[in-house]
Amino acid sequence: MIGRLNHVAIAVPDLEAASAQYAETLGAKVGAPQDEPDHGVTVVFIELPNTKIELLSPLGEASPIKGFLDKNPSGGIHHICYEVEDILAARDRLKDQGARVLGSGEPKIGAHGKPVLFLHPKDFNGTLIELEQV
Ligand SMILES: CC[C@@H](C(=O)O)C(=O)SCCNC(=O)CCNC(=O)[C@H](O)C(C)(C)COP(=O)(O)OP(=O)(O)OC[C@H]1O[C@@H](n2cnc3c(N)ncnc32)[C@H](O)[C@@H]1OP(=O)(O)O
Ligand SMILES: [Co+2]
Repeated sequence: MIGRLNHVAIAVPDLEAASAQYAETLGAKVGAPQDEPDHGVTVVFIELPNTKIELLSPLGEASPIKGFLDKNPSGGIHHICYEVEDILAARDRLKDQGARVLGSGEPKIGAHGKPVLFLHPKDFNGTLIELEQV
């Protein structure tokens, strides 16, 4: 059911510093910051030849990454995003198998303008999973 790895997200305490490090120290192609108010984050995408890195910084008081950064003040890998062809079919299959779909359970539009859903990290070996319909 899952397809390609779309991105690996890293929560960072200082988005500007992390972006500069990827651009200057690691020599990567780094995009501009994008505010995503519906998701409570500001994101910067880094294009790699085979996937993307998504740097995440909290936006607003109710940001879903606030607790993670409180526990990991230097930042850390926050989630991985797999592509699926049919997000509603994927959601229903996962729910039937007992996985917890986060939030309302309905897909939201993600940073690439495509529907996304999140699965509880405790159901997937301590890894928060994002599904993106492509
Ligand atoms: C820009 C849009 C989009 C895109 O298109 O790419 C994005 O990527 S948006 C990214 C941000 N959005 C989300 O993360 C939405 C889904 N997340 C959530 O609903 C919550 O963050 C959460 C996963 C339910 C965690 O909520 P929180 O309140 O921070 O923590 P809890 O106390 O409920 O956590 C329970 C348990 O899980 C552990 N945990 C929390 N976050 C992670 C994580 N990222 N990876 C692994 N484990 C995680 C947490 O430590 C708790 O464990 P215990 O301490 O053992 O109980
Ligand atoms: Co993401």
